[in-house]
Amino acid sequence: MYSFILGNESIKMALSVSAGGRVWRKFFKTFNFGPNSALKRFPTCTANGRLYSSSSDNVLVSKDEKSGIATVRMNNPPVNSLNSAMLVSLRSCFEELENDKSCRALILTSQKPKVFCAGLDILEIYRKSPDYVAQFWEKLQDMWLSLYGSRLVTMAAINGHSPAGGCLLSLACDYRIMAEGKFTIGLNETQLDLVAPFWLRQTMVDVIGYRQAEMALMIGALYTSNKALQLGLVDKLAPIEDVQTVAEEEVKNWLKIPDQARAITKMASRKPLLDELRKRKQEDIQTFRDETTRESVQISIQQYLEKLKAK
Ligand SMILES: CCCCCCCCCC/C=C\CC(=O)SCCNC(=O)CCNC(=O)[C@H](O)C(C)(C)COP(=O)(O)OP(=O)(O)OC[C@H]1O[C@@H](n2cnc3c(N)ncnc32)[C@H](O)[C@@H]1OP(=O)(O)O
Repeated sequence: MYSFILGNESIKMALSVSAGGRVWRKFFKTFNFGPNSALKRFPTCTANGRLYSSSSDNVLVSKDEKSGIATVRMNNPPVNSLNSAMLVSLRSCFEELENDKSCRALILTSQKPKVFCAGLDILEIYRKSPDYVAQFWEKLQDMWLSLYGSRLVTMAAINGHSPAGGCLLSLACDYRIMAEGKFTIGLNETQLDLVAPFWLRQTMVDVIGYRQAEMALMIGALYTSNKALQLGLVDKLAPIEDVQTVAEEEVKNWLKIPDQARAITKMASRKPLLDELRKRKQEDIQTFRDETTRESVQISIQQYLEKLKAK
């Protein structure tokens, strides 16, 4: 019964041979997975199960064939900022792993220790045309939908700083292991005069609870690893050199749980937010485009960039 969840067809196959098929059929009918749902896509992987076609090297992927654990390393020096190319590569990598029937888990980490991800590339929203920022935002939405809605066990191995978009990536995963020490994580958008969108705010609420999330979001707090652990923003700490190993051990524990039951449970809890973003995608893009291109916001971004450069 517990075969891999690969797409609608294999689910149907699993259902038809299963004694408990009626229960699952009812479940899928009830939840009506949408067109972008990971659970609905049909796999397109090659015979050997590998299909990592990224044309650039900004995202490095390796997979252990025996365990089915893939490691995705962000490789966009100096700070893994999320520019358009990076967002496209991440999304295509997540989708390819999703459709690789031999893949069961992904660990997201940075190729360059000390910085997991510096968030959105601020230059992508500075003095750009409204159309450009709209397209940029859609790329972020699509990347997030593919990671947050993944059937895989997703683990963030946060081996360095993880502000803003770095925190967004971490929050989209199922579990977070962060490097001990002086590194920080959080949604500091308000410090840039930006407002985190509803879907990102909601993941913060879901992970650390309403009061703490409300406060953290309002003040744009960046927390040290210790404080993040205390708040539940990350689940475990490890010395920076051990973050990857600890993540692999943790994934192996998760993989003891049957894939189908785990993935369906995950999807049941994430579906409302996934659906909400799918429904409000255009509205969310328009808000982002209108807000970020406002002159007062552009001036704040400019000041923030100057502060960063002067550091
Ligand atoms: C409803 C209304 C909606 C309105 C709009 C909604 C918008 C919501 C957006 C929600 C999602 C995410 C938002 C973001 O992600 S914004 C980005 C925020 N990021 C940050 O604030 C992090 C800034 N960076 C740092 O703090 C540090 O760089 C670091 C990550 C701690 C690493 O420190 P370091 O000492 O190792 O490196 P540093 O010398 O600072 O940086 C090296 C060079 O890289 C440049 N740089 C750093 N971060 C960014 C970035 N995010 N974008 C572009 N460039 C960046 C930095 O300026 C240095 O450049 P240079 O070498 O001096 O030229």
